[in-house]
Amino acid sequence: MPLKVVNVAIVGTGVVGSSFLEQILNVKSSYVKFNVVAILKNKSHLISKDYSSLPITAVNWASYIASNASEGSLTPAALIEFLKKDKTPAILVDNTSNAEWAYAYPEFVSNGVSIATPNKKAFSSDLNLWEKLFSGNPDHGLVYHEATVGAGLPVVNFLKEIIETGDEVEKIEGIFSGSLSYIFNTYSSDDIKFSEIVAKAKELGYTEPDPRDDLSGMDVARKVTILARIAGLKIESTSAFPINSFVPGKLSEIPTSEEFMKKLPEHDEEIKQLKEEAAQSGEVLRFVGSIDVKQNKVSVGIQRYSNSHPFASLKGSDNVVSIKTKRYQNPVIIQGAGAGADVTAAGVLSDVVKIAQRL
Ligand SMILES: NC(=O)C1=CN([C@@H]2O[C@H](COP(=O)(O)OP(=O)(O)OC[C@H]3O[C@@H](n4cnc5c(N)ncnc54)[C@H](OP(=O)(O)O)[C@@H]3O)[C@@H](O)[C@H]2O)C=CC1
Ligand SMILES: N[C@@H](CC=O)C(=O)O
Ligand code: NA
Repeated sequence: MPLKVVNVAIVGTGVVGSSFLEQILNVKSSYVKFNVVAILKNKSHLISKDYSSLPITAVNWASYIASNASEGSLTPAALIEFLKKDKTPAILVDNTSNAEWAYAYPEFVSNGVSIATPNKKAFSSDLNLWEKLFSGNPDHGLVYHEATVGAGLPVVNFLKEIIETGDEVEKIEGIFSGSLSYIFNTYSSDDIKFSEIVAKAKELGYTEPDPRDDLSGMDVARKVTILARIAGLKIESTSAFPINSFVPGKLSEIPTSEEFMKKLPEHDEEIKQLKEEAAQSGEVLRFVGSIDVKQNKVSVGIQRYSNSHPFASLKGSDNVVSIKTKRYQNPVIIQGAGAGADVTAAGVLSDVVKIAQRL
């Protein structure tokens, strides 16, 4: 049987994008050949004029881009035009956290381009956008976003599959932030300053490009919105429910994430107090999200758990997700690394493979 050929356009070569490139360039499949035909960064891009795969390997791609990329990025519309000119089916892999790309997904999809992405913005903003992306139009491209919740852990596709087979979600709760998990796990057990752990989480690639997206609870709110929508709740946006922020008041207005990181040490003492108050009662701090489908209730925030609670004993950047459904009255528990380059990129690549199987 001849190999199926699929064109892949990749936007973003940061923490997740770099690992994704290494992984896709190492795929050796007996039924599909991925042609990486475009790589876009913020201020530069590289495209294959004849739609053959760019001459890059898992080892040399970064230096090849540095020496051969053209200045300026492409707009979403220009990328759609480029992909449409070839009759080979195409997948957009958006490895950014950019809203402009996220809002352009309906254009890609209606032009037959499929999407695999860890970017949560399209799935957690306007409900209209969500409905457009999952309209079920057979002429549209497919949309997969496993890595938007729990990084590579099988949460999103698992939920969609059990619902498709007739199950009904009753309750989902858990720890959905890899960076906050890492920060609070380390903070509870080690004698280290809060600002130092946040810097370490950023260095390890666990945080969002601006760590305030994590500390403010917004990243968890986005994930909870996505899960609630999959479970059938019509959540209009992340402003539909209260979010308990962990960003010290004054620091939320600071324009850049670099300045925020410089100022954070000034607040180490006030955060230490919270930790000590919890420790005096034999408890630890954890940032949790919860969706009660029957009660139509969603919440996100810091809670205190006793040292014996399963949420208290998580390690590293682990997420834990508990899913109670009509069929699984004893909840399904999914646990493991919920952030980091390799696990997230693997989640995106597994979506690319799933799309290729269906094209
Ligand atoms: N890190 C993790 O553990 C996880 C991340 N995610 C999601 O993955 C996505 C990427 O995160 P991460 O890799 O950490 O982010 P980074 O900031 O490391 O990388 C972002 C990349 O996107 C590029 N980029 C940004 N804006 C544009 C634009 N307008 N046009 C073209 N390229 C652009 C940047 O280009 P340039 O290099 O030129 O600056 C950079 O290469 C985010 O949506 C995040 O929420 C999801 C799960 C886990
Ligand atoms: N910043 C996020 C990365 C994955 O979505 C997190 O901390 O979980
Ligand atoms: Na996932």
